[in-house]
Amino acid sequence: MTLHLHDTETRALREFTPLVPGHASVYLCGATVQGEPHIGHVRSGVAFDVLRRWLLAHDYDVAFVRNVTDIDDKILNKARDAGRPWWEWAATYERSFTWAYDRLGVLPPSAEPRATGHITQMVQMIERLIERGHAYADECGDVYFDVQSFPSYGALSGHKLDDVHQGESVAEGKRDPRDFTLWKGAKPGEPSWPTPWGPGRPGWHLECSAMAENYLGSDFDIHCGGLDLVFPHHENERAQSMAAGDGFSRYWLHNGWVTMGGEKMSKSLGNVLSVPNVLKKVRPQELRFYLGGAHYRSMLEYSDTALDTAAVTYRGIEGFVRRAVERAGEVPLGKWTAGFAEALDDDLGVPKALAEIHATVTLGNTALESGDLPAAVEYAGSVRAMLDILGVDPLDPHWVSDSGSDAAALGALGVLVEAELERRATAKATKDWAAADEIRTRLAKAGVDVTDTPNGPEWSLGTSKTDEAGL
Ligand SMILES: Nc1ncnc2c1ncn2[C@@H]1O[C@H](COP(=O)(O)OP(=O)(O)OP(=O)(O)O)[C@@H](O)[C@H]1O
Ligand SMILES: [Zn+2]
Repeated sequence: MTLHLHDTETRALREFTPLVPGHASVYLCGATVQGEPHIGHVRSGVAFDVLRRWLLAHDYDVAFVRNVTDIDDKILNKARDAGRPWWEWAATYERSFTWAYDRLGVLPPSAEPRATGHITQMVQMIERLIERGHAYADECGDVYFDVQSFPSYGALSGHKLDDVHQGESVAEGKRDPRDFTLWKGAKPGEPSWPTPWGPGRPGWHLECSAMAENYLGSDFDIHCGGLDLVFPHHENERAQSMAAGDGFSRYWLHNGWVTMGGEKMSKSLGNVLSVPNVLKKVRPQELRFYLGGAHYRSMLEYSDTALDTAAVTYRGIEGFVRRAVERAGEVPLGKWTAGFAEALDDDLGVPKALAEIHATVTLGNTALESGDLPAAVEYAGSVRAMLDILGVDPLDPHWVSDSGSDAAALGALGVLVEAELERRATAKATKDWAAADEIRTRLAKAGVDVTDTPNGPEWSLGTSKTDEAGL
């Protein structure tokens, strides 16, 4: 089977054929950096990271763009309430998102453009839209998109024009209430940029159209985002870009939500679990395994029990890989099974792919028990390869500090410190006080504190600073 993806626009599974053979271009709507990321936000990052890894596995050269919305009403309001500059607010939470993506092993995007860095492209796109008769400015410097001028408006979301509600605050200058805002005329105290229609700031939808075109060109392969973005955000992105003359995205992919109490996990509803808080409970690879374990299009109702179960399941798989490494010395990255490839080619069917992983672990454990080490290594290598596509290969260096290797390093350090302490004991026994002191001083300089107790010397890693260590 070749790769097939479910396309929201045609509501069908379509074979993926890239615009340029060997290349795949992907745009993912990134975060509005207004606060700490919750696990719903990172589900979107994780789901489409699996898409990216699978495209790479198909040998595509992947251009993956995920934007940062760093200017928005929510950012301005929250910064104002906190008495902080809006740009500092945005930068702070952009770092929080970067930290969360990184902790979860989401590959860094090929480009991560900020909306505020692409005002020129946005202004140029509005100029094209006005020229072509799809947009108009009012007296206050607001610019709107004329939805009636674009016949296929609604094709992505299935909305009928009569039922369209943009969910925008009431705007005086709209010719039709169904029109949406491309550009907002400046308000006192708000940031603004100069344009031919007066100073102002961009509307959210326009940002993504301009950034996608700038990095991926007028036509690109896949546009991704959460289900909540289908309307109005993606419908409006599509309308703007196509009305401006672009082909825009050829496939539309949308991830289901993380829900809590049956509702989308959302800051405005308050039913959120922040990534840092959840990472106090489970390791990042376990959180990723949980978030990435459901099919990307299904809803994922959060429960502590489900998270714990996912973590225990992951530890079981990881345990098999580690046992194989202990017995064989090493387990090279192998090849996924045919069933795994078939599952992922079928619209990234992770649940079926997980069944393949579990079956392979069972075979591997049997091989280990029966002493068939070559077979066990082969199975473990295959499990590694499959987990790698899901971004959770336990032997990936990314997880090293979370996978017990810190403990391994500490163990190795212990052996060396004990050897030094034995040398010190011998020096003391022969009354070579200078040598004994020199050993203790050297350990202290390296951050190892030595305390003499009635049971002999004990050591711990560094509370003392070099100049406080009695040197
Ligand atoms: N609960 C969720 N489950 C899955 N994806 C989500 C969830 N919440 C947001 N996303 C996705 O995360 C990405 C970044 O979202 P964005 O910053 O626009 O968040 P948002 O929807 O405004 O969140 P909130 O409602 O909490 O403010 C988008 O692709 C969005 O669809
Ligand atoms: Zn977008």
